[in-house]
Amino acid sequence: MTFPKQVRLVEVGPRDGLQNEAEPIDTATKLELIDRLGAAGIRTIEAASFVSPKWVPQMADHREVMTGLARRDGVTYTALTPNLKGLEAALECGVEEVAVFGAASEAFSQKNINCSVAESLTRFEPVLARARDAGVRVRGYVSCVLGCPYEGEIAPVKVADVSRALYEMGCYEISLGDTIGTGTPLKAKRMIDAVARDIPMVKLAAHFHDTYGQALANLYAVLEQGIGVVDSSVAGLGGCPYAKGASGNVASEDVVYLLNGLGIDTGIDLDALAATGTWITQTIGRPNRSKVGVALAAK
Ligand SMILES: CC(C)(COP(=O)([O-])OP(=O)([O-])OC[C@H]1O[C@@H](n2cnc3c(N)ncnc32)[C@H](O)[C@@H]1OP(=O)([O-])[O-])[C@@H](O)C(=O)NCCC(=O)NCCSC(=O)C[C@@](C)(O)CC(=O)[O-]
Repeated sequence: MTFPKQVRLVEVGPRDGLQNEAEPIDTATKLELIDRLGAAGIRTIEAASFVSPKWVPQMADHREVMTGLARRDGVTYTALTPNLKGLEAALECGVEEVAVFGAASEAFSQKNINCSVAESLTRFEPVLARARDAGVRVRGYVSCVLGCPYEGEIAPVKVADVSRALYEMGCYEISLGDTIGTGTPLKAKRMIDAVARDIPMVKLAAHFHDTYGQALANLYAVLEQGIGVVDSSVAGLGGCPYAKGASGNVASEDVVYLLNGLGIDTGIDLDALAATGTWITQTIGRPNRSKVGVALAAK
C-alpha cells in the first residue's frame, strides 16, 4: 500500500453543495459557511460558480460571494467558469483560481453546458488562454467518469481522452467526477489507471458523490493508487441540477476521519469542521449526511 503522506481537500460545499438547493440561500449564509470552513483549516474552497443564473439560480449571487469573502491567508477561493463571460466576471471579482467543467459523456455535456464534448473543449481554449494571461490557475473537471445518468456505463478510455485534452490545454489539475455516485472501487481503480497513463497521478483529484454509499470505499481504493487530492462537501451537501437523483458529495468530515485513521495529514480541525456541518444543515434545514458529523454532534 502506498498512501500519500498528505492529502489536500478541496471543499466544494459552498458551490456543489448548495447549487441544487430549491430554496434560495442568502449570500450572508454562504459567506459565513466559507469563513467557517477556512477557520477549520480547509485550504482550498470552491466558493462560487459564474454560470448562467437561468441555468443555476442558486449561484446567481456569484459576484457578491466572491467580493464579500473575508479572505484568510493561505486559503484559495475558487470558482467555476464555463466560458469567457464567466471568466471575465470572475476576474473582475479578484478570483485566484477557476475551473472549467467538461464531461466524459456526450449526453451529460449537452444537458449540463448545452454543447458537445468537442465543442466544450473548443470553448475552454480561450478561457485557458485568458486565465493564463491574467495569472490565474485553471482546474479541469470531468463529469460522469464512473457512469452517466443518460448514457449509463462510461468507458475509461473516454474519461482518459477528455482528461488528457484538458491537461494538454493547460489545466493544472484534473478532477474526476463520479457525478451520480454509481462507481465501485474496482471501477474507480480502472478509471484512474486509464487516466494516469497520460497524466501524472499528482495532477489528479477524486471528486466522488455518495449516492450509492460507495464514495469512501472508492476513495480508499484510489488513495492506494496515489491520489493526493480529494473533493468533498461539508455534511455531504449537494447534487448536480443536471443529473437527476444525484446526491451529495462524499462528506468532508467522513473523509478527514478516514484520512486521520490512515495517518494522512490534512491540517484540518475535525471538530471545527463537524461543527460547521451541524451549523449549515441546521441553518438551511437539511439532514446532515456526514456520519462522522452526526456522531460527533451527539457526543
Ligand atoms: C454554459 C452555459 C452558460 C451555456 O448556456 P447557453 O444557453 O448555451 O449559453 P449562451 O452563450 O447561448 O447564453 C445564454 C444566456 O446565458 C448567459 N450566459 C452565458 N454564459 C454566462 C455566464 N458564464 N454567466 C452568466 N450568464 C451567462 C448569456 O448572456 C445569455 O443570456 P440572455 O441573453 O439569454 O439573457 C450554461 O449551460 C450554464 O450556465 N451551465 C451551467 C450548468 C452548471 O452550472 N451545472 C452544475 C455545475 S457542473 C457540476 O456540478 C459537476 C461537477 C463540476 O461538480 C463535477 C461532477 O460532480 O461531475
